[in-house]
Amino acid sequence: MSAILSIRDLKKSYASGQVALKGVTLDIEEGEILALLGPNGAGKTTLIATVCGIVNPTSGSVTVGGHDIQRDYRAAREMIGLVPQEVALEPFEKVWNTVRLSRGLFGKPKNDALIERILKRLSLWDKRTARINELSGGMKRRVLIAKALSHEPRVLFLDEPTAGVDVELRKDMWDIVAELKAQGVTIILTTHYIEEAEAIADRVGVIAKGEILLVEEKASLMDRMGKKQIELQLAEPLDAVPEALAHQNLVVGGDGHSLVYTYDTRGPRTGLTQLLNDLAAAGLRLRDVQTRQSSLEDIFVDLVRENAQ
Ligand SMILES: Nc1ncnc2c1ncn2[C@@H]1O[C@H](COP(=O)(O)OP(=O)(O)OP(=O)(O)O)[C@@H](O)[C@H]1O
Repeated sequence: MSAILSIRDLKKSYASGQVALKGVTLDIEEGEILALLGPNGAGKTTLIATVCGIVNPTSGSVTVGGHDIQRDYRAAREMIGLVPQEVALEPFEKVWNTVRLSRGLFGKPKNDALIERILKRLSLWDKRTARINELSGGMKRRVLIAKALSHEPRVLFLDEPTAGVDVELRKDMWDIVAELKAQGVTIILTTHYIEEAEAIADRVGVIAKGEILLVEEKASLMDRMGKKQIELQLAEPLDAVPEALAHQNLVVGGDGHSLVYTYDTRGPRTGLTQLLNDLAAAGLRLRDVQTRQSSLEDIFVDLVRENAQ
């Protein structure tokens, strides 16, 4: 695979003096889904807006399919679709016209059959003659998606696409993302729903304070940073870890009703057999045992916390 989007040392300071991007370098492979995670104000929207030519970079470069977004703006922009975070639509325009015009703006030839397919796919066909201001918030978001798809982009940006949308649209959204990926479209999404990134992304990028902290295959990230915990629920509560178990990596949990053991499944040994032997020798009786694998969310929270220190 080759990079369809190359971002090199991209910096952005707003006129207010706010530094939103501090030199972002990132290559995005053709056909992948990259989830960009970051706390509020990390620079996600600025990064997307800069790549889409809405915000001018202070320095650095971006190419899309080999086209520089500043020198070769039209060719670069034609390859990109953007579903923005905020609804910005002509209130009195009809749905059909809005989506159809959007394709024309990118210099693409008329293709009403395609627009019809997109509107049907997004359950907007029955609303095609409705004016935008007659639509619900969820329907408006569907129109934003239809617009972004109208010129058949090769790279699609979704900025918080499921924030505040209902369950049905969220499901539709992820189904459409899967269909686009199958067609070879590259997708970059920002989301606060980390479970969704976990479910759908090939790679995960974490951005904080205008800097990329990491970009890694989701599976290897979870493998590398993921930990496993075993929670041992006790028949009788404890105030502290008993002396006989002090050498074990245990902490008291659940108001003294459990002991929590953290281990690495990839290490040469987990220490579980020894732990169970030591527990029995210490005379502790167990009521139940549960294991827990750390999620992408745990990893993300740890990373951002470390960076804040
Ligand atoms: N037009 C602007 N003028 C001045 N500062 C801005 C502007 N847009 C964003 N910023 C600032 O730049 C920083 C990055 O903001 P940005 O919106 O890119 O972050 P984000 O990661 O998308 O955040 P969120 O998750 O809250 O949407 C923030 O400190 C923000 O206040």
